Amino acid sequence: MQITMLGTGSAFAKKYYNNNALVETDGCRLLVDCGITLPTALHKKGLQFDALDGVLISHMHGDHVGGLEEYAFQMLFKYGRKPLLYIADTLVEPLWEQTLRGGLTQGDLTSLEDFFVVKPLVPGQYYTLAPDLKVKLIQTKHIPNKDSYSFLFNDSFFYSADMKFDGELVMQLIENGVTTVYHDCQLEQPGMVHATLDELLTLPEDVQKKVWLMHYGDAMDDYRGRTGLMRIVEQGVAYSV
Ligand SMILES: Nc1ccn([C@@H]2O[C@@H]3COP(=O)(O)O[C@H]3[C@H]2O)c(=O)n1
Ligand SMILES: [Zn+2]
Ligand SMILES: [Zn+2]
Repeated sequence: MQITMLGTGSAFAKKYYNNNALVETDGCRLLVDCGITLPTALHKKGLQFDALDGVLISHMHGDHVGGLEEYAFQMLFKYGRKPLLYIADTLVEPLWEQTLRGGLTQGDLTSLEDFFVVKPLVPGQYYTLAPDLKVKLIQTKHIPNKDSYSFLFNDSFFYSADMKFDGELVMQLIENGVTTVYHDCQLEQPGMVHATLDELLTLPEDVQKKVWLMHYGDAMDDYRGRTGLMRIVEQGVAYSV
């Protein structure tokens, strides 16, 4: 599979778009998260919303779901169809009731299902989204009392949601055959709700070789050469994983 980050920035970054990705396999183009800046980032990439097969959501923060209203409206009113929405079963109701309902409700359109073909995913179970694309949701810690889910694709590629550092999980994933880890990375301490660069630098070198950093702040250029053996995911570049 191929992955292109449409944005690699933190929630408050201004040099980079929100940390949202395009995952592509033969016959499937999946958006991973759809933040506030996604409509612009997609446009700059030369793509329109109807080029996407669907979207997979990690958690309810603006830099991950803030572009869904425009996605839904464009698909309905411009392209006349509902996109696939893959989301943890626990997040279906909160996404509508706490995030989208206010903007999307109109006339007979009163539910999430009026805009999306909703595919609730049970965390821990594998789902085949396309012939070459399997995904499992793994709940990871981010904000107290707010569910957040990272993604394991094809048993080999781990894509972190926003998450606190969990070295044990990363080590366990690598032991179980994961070859590439894309991890959110907060450059400065204290981390609070994200893994910090200093925490990620405590991973053993053989693990660091498999880790790529994303969801970073505008100061990333100052940190080049200071990320150990971990590499930086560049916005807009397609990588094979
Ligand atoms: N307890 C919290 C909660 C939120 N935040 C900041 O708000 C941002 C929301 O998007 P994010 O990408 O999860 O990053 C969060 C923190 O920067 C934070 O710093 N501390
Ligand atoms: Zn975020
Ligand atoms: Zn978040």
